[in-house]
Amino acid sequence: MRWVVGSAVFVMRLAAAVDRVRLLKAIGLMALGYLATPLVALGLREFTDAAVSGRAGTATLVITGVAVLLVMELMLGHFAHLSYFEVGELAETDLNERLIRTVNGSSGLERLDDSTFADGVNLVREELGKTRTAVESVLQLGGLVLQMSLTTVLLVTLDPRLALLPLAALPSVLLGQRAQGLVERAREATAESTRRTRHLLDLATSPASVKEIRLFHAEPPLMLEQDACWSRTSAALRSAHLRAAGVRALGQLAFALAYGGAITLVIWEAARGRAGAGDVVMVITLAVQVSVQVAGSATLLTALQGVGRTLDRLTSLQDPAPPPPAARADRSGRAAALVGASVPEALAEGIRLEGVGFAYPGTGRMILRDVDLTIPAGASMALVGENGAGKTTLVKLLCGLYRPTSGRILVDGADLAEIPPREWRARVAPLFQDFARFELLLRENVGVGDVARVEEEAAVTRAVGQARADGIVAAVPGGLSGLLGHGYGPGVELSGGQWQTLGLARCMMREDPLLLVLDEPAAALDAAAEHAIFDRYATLSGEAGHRRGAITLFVSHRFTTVRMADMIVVLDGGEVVENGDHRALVSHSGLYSELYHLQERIYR
Ligand SMILES: Nc1ncnc2c1ncn2[C@@H]1O[C@H](COP(=O)(O)OP(=O)(O)OP(=O)(O)O)[C@@H](O)[C@H]1O
Repeated sequence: MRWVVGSAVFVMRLAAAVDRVRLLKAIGLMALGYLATPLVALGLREFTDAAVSGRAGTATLVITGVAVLLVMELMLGHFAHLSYFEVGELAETDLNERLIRTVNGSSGLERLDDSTFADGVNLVREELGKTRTAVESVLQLGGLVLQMSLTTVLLVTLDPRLALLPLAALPSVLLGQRAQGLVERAREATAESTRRTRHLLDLATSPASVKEIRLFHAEPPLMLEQDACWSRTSAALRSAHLRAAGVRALGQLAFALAYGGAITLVIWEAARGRAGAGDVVMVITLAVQVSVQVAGSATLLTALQGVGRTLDRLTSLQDPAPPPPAARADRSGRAAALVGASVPEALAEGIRLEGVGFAYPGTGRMILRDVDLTIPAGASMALVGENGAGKTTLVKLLCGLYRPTSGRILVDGADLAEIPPREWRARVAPLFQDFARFELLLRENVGVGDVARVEEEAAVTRAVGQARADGIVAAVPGGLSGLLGHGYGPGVELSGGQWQTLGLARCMMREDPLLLVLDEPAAALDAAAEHAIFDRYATLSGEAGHRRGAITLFVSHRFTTVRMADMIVVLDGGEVVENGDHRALVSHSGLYSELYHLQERIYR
């Protein structure tokens, strides 16, 4: 019941906030429409009595009134629908926005790595569409309560014992809720395998993976695994639905017995002359209405219960409030009252990493260990290491996407953990190896690099020019207003390198970055294109470094690129094993020199 009351209150508040006038109109129309139904039963009693006693005029008048009531019931419900449907759509849009904020609103990426969070998001995303009808369900439930109250009053006027009839509906309602609980629990228990089933389906059907699946003939095992996964999920859900149906049937049986009892009672009273033919007709009509009302209420309660759970899940997914500064601990573990820091306009000292260690949430495996580094303001730093050494992880920490598990990162002496993440990230210009392909208008794809200026054509054109993406704009029909990708329309598909160039243009939207990141952006590029990208980035970073002491960080496996950096940091198994410039590292016979000579031999 907690879900139902909670969700009804929540939904009504939300509906009032999105469109109060339409909601009030819908409530008024629904109330009138719903009250008309029991009055039909009353009218039928009067009509029967008038007809039986030969009062033709009265009978005609009453049956005309009944017809008017029936028309009212239908028409008012229809007009109410027009009002609440729109309110429901607005409420759903509001909830979708909340989900988007929940997924993107946490300070770091930690929660996105958590499979429980991912399962929760999945369930909410699936269920959120149903909340569109939540406003309708609450109003209908209110209408049914009103209707049942009037029905009960009419039944009591005949025989007080008949007041028990609506009460007999309670077991059916309560057992209906229990049944829904069974289904919900099964859905939660199978959330992970449902997610896996969807993932396998996405893999088998998305253009990104379908090429390799075909070439490797991977469809049969994928389909087998998807089938097995789906069978496990559906077996658990089927069993839950069966048990739920049994529980619901028990409740309906209880009501059917009461229904039969009520009609028998009135017929019995009529046989003994204590009730008229009209009373029998009225009770039969009202009892039918009660059964419809009860079935309707049970369905609506079930729907609202589901909505309540979805809303509860959505709330529980929201980022818990960060601990108050006084409760945080410094690197030695001592509680310290840390005050918030702000991002400097320009870097004077640079960035320092002190004993930084990191494990991805929920894994317990240290990916970085005791990283101590000083990156002077205005410097460029290359990260080198074998696959899985922890380079991207270190980049993500420096971008403020994760917080170190131990140690700290200082930006001009201020702890990065104390700097509001949004402020720091606004000063980071990143181009990742898995850059995003925003299938939007070309202008939006680039402008998203500085959302506040996404509509500023001059800013976007300047960024496009700096990234030397003018050729792409010229080739896309509609230029900056052209649609990219096939995600939701007939857009233009770009090559990997072209998408990447637009990613670079996005970076160029940031006019005053303090940290420029190029994480293996060259993976999809030929050597000339890689050189061009680094060249363009070097111009930007050179300017930013000169003006604001900005630091450029790049990750690459190509030593022709790496050697351009002022300092090169070699990571091995999450630890810094070497640090220096190219000349120093080559002359020192360590891992860098080994990897460098190996690559030199291969490309000679
Ligand atoms: N989101 C994540 N959750 C858990 N573990 C992760 C996550 N991302 C990366 N890892 C693990 O962290 C380790 C280091 O990964 P990282 O991407 O930092 O390496 P890298 O040096 O950049 O490798 P590459 O050169 O292949 O890009 C890997 O063992 C990887 O499995």
